[in-house]
Amino acid sequence: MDNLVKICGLSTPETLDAALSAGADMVGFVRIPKSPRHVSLSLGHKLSLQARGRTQRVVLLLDPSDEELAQAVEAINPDLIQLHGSETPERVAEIRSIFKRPVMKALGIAEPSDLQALSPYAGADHILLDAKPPRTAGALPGGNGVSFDWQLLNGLDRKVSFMLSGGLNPDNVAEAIRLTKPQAVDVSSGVESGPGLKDPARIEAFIRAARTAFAAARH
Ligand SMILES: O=C(O)c1ccccc1NCC(=O)[C@H](O)[C@H](O)COP(=O)(O)O
Repeated sequence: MDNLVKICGLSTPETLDAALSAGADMVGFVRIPKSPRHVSLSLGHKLSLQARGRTQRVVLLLDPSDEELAQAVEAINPDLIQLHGSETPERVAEIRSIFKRPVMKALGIAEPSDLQALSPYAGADHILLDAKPPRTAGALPGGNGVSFDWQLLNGLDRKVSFMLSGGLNPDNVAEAIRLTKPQAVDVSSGVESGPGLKDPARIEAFIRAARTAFAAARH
């Protein structure tokens, strides 16, 4: 995973097309019924076919059962499974072994001690560092458009590869990349005009800004 850009929570053919045309390396399909970005199995199937061969398709679930995973994997045929709940390292290993797909585990970061959660998940294929959700009733564990303090990552072993997420947008992604030097970045609400409504112009601007910043970080 190097210098990758993931656009998460795509749920229409038009906005998926915008992400593909702008060169997204990964696209995320959310299978969380409470999310404004949730896709049904049939819509997920259709979007996955549209993206096949053009990008990596990620399916995102929250503490899924084997049955939920089996349905999602059959319909969407993802290149990667993203787990955004409180899945244990053992459960991550089990899901990798049953479904034979790489797994990305999301971890919420709010304080220095949260970084200690990384090493138990060394068996995951990728780690996504996201902000913890706001403490408001009904807040979902992701897609909230809130950032964590990027300076917290100063304490991270630089050999650790991670995808940075949480509150990124076209205006701040360059600074985020400069400060945290992630291997990849992920965005959802920062490229929306309203909850779940992806904005093609913002998708394009985000990818352009991230690419420029990754190129600058290599020098
Ligand atoms: O996107 C959602 O609706 C969502 C709901 C529940 C759990 C996770 C969810 N999204 C996970 C992602 O990978 C988001 O891209 C990530 O949390 C960043 O979101 P944002 O801060 O809105 O860019």
